[in-house]
Amino acid sequence: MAAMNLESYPPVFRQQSTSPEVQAHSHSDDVAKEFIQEFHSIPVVDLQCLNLDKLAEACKNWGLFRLVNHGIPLTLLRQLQDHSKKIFSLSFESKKALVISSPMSYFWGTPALTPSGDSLSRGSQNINWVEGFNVPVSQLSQFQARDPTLDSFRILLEEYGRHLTRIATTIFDAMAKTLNLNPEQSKTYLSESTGSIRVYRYPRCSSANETFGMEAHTDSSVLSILNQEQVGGFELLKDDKWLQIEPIPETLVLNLGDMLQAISNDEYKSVKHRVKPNKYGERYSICYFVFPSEGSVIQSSKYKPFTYNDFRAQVQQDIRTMGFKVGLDRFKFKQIEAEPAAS
Ligand SMILES: O=C(O)CCC(=O)C(=O)O
Ligand SMILES: [Fe+2]
Repeated sequence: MAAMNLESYPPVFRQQSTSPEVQAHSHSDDVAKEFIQEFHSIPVVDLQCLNLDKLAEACKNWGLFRLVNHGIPLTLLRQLQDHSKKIFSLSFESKKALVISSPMSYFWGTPALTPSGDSLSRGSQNINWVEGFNVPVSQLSQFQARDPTLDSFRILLEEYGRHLTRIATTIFDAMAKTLNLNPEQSKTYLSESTGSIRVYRYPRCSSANETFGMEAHTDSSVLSILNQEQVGGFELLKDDKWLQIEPIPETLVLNLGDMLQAISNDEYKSVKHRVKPNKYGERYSICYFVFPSEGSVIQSSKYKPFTYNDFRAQVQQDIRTMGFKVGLDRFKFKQIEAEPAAS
């Protein structure tokens, strides 16, 4: 396993990443064993021959599926992964400096960000064992990075963003059919210009069993598309059990977010998931999120009409004041208790 570059870790992660116990056991085979033991098969959706029944079933029962034949060139996937490793291996200070005057932001310790991409402070909550770059896709073409490494990363992300936009639109259109959504209305439910990419590194962690790379949550998006590198750690809550989702090279994992659950009137599920850090090695992943267009009002009989901006503002307020996201329950019509029958 490659020597660790502690300078590259945000200071909060430095001690737990180098305990002697971890160093003594470092072996890449151990990384692989951890997820193979608990491998579970999840639904597979083929983008080249989309089967609507299969798609609907995966959305209802799982809220997540593996996507194959997605049409993203393998060279692009590999280059992106190599590049993100290169960028994360820069010193902590250089990473902070790198994104100044760019639309990207660099964050660590929490995935909760303000609309401008800064970490949202959440009082004394546990830190999440993750660092990342947040990248608003539509702004990539308007800026040119002075740093050549960042600029080639920008070009790769722009190309990747185009593929993800295509994939998200194709899948969402198919989902809209399975839900019989009004075509005019559903056009506003997924807006290409809202797409953002997050590139993550989960530092190695000696107390991986007691720490989260990312705590259990649902995504606020319509759809999220995950590209995980070979170290596993992504887990999904299914029937009250946490299942590990094995990273399979060249495939993507798509999960549904809160907006889609509301749009579908709870027919489709925004699935709860989390990330475990690894004791033996760093984990890398790249996630894409897409949202409804600004001002699009989500109409559904189970929820009060709301926009994504209303939702985001409420989530941010809850995280600031209570330390966690309440999510869709904030917008649900309350069940009216039946009056006891008069005797
Ligand atoms: O990195 C991952 O595997 C998942 C990240 C995630 O769940 C998120 O960013 O919402
Ligand atoms: Fe997530």
